[in-house]
Amino acid sequence: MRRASYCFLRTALRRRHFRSAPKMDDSSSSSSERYRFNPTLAWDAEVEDYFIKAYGADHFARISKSLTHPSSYSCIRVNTLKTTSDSVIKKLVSMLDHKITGGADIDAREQIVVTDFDHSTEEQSLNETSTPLDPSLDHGSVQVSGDNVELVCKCPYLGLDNVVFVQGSGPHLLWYEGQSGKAMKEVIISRKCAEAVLRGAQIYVPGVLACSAHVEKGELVAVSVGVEQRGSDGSWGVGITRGTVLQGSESDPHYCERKGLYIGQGTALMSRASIFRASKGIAVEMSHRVYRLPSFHDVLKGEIFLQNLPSIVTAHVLEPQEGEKILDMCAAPGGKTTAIAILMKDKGEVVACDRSHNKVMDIMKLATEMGLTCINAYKLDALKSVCQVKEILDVGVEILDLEVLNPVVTGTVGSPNGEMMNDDITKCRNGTKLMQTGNSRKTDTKKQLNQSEDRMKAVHKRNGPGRNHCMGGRVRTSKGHFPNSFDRVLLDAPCSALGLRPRLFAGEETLESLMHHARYQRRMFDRAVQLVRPGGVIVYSTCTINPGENEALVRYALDKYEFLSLAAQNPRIGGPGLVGRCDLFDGKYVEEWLTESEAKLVQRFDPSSTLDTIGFFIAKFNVGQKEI
Ligand SMILES: C[S@@+](CC[C@H](N)C(=O)[O-])C[C@H]1O[C@@H](n2cnc3c(N)ncnc32)[C@H](O)[C@@H]1O
Repeated sequence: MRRASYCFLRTALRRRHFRSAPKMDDSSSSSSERYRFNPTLAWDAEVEDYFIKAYGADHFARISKSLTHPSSYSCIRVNTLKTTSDSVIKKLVSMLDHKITGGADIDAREQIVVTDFDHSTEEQSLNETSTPLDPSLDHGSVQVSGDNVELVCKCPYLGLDNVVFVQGSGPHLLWYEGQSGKAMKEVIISRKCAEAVLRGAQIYVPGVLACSAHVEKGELVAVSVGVEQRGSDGSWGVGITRGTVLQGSESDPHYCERKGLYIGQGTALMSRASIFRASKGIAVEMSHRVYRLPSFHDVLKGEIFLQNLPSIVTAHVLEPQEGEKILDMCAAPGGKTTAIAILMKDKGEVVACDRSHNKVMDIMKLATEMGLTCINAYKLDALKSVCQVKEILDVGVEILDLEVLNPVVTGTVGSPNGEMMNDDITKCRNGTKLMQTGNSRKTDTKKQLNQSEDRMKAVHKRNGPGRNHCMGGRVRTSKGHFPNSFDRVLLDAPCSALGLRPRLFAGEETLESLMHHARYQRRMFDRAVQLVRPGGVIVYSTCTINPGENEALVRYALDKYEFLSLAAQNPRIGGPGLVGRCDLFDGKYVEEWLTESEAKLVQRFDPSSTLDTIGFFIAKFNVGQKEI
């Protein structure tokens, strides 16, 4: 890693360990131990053994610990078609400054600095990256410095000048004494709610599990987490009935289990009674957090997108070119889709698919917000994404020229490039001759789509929007794509997500469920191989630390398809992949990973490394001539 970036992260780490406000006496009384945030991640025993074999006990312990807290910085991708990183930095600094003077969110004693990287004495001692620091980068000028600073700066890695880092802080040690030395009233929140709060969210009504008696609106409460515990029958459960009254004493249910699971304090925006009566709304507004990350909700909409660094890297590794046709097979909510479209300068086509209707709506919403027009989003199951040309031919349809299927209609239900839509397929099955020439095809299709839209409108008027249309919009449903029809394919696969941070419980995944994810991903990868053209590129990525979904998928791909080869990645910031193999199920199953040379070509983001990112994996494949 280059010196400058190393210094940024080193500074971040130093802050992580030593900044604390307000401070607590470290001569740890039992009460200070109780009120710390020091969680231990629970794993299924077999999964833990497997990961220990993969990483070694010490390394896995570090990974496991890192997963329990958020990264020390937020990563923002700039929409370079609308603005520049410099302009975003200026706006963010002025917003954060304003927040300070306005007294909101951030402690009044905190200050912000646009930092210059420290080019001084540090040796290039870390090996996660070989990316040279771009000497032309303008890192901004030092404006303010102080004991407590927030940092806003450009990402230091070459090729990622569309990325801005905003420094967070923590863990902070907090006083949990109430007025006149009495214990503060408390709320216990669900684990999922707590993970969101650690990322900067507020506490919404459904997330509250239990609350002290007589909490009134405006009262300060201590916030702790109800994390799943192993029951006597071996199953995991929280075991707190929603609405439980907390007495604040050791006789409270789960009192002991919450030791080290306090994530901060907040002001109740509702009384206890209202919290458990209401169905929505903010129950508690956090005022003091163990980790502080600035919230970017609704900030600079369309100009920026909050995204994990490895996800941004994935879009760059795909190297999309202007004018190309790219498939994003599992695209929602559209983070990588929009990153790809911007790298293509909105020229060409990004076909973004997801199997969930509402998630496809999210992609469309994001694309509109970012002003991107080259994205066509569809509801489509990746496992059914290869169009059965034979089936169409069987019913007597002449496919004369695939180009005829090129876009002819704009608007919400337009026919996309090479895309077989529901209406088209229905006509094929009925034996209608689909292919017509030029304008007549355009007019017919437009008419048919308008009629179909009118029919849908009439149905909705009669029956209401329906479960799948709760957001009031429509999405296009695709019946699949023709083989060899994409220049590049991204498979950002659904996975066990065991790299996501912060994570306070991991016991839900078993060896069987991990194997299930791996099988599902292989089937999807097979579709990706069919859809990409010879000479094209496939990028495969996951947000898990599980080698079975990462290196083992690459092994499967290379062994099954001789025409695939691993390609070098740019930018390269993560570390190498895992080499070798692993025995599972008492030696009944052997999972094969990579060779030394293959391992150097994939990119693995280790959450315990100084990069301080989520756990992530990227493999890039060049596609040679496919056998007929
Ligand atoms: C890791 S997320 C994708 C994140 C996305 N690429 C981004 O960067 O914003 C995986 C997505 O796969 C979708 N998914 C799961 N199974 C699928 C399937 N069989 N076909 C298509 N999408 C699927 C999920 O709905 C989810 O949105």
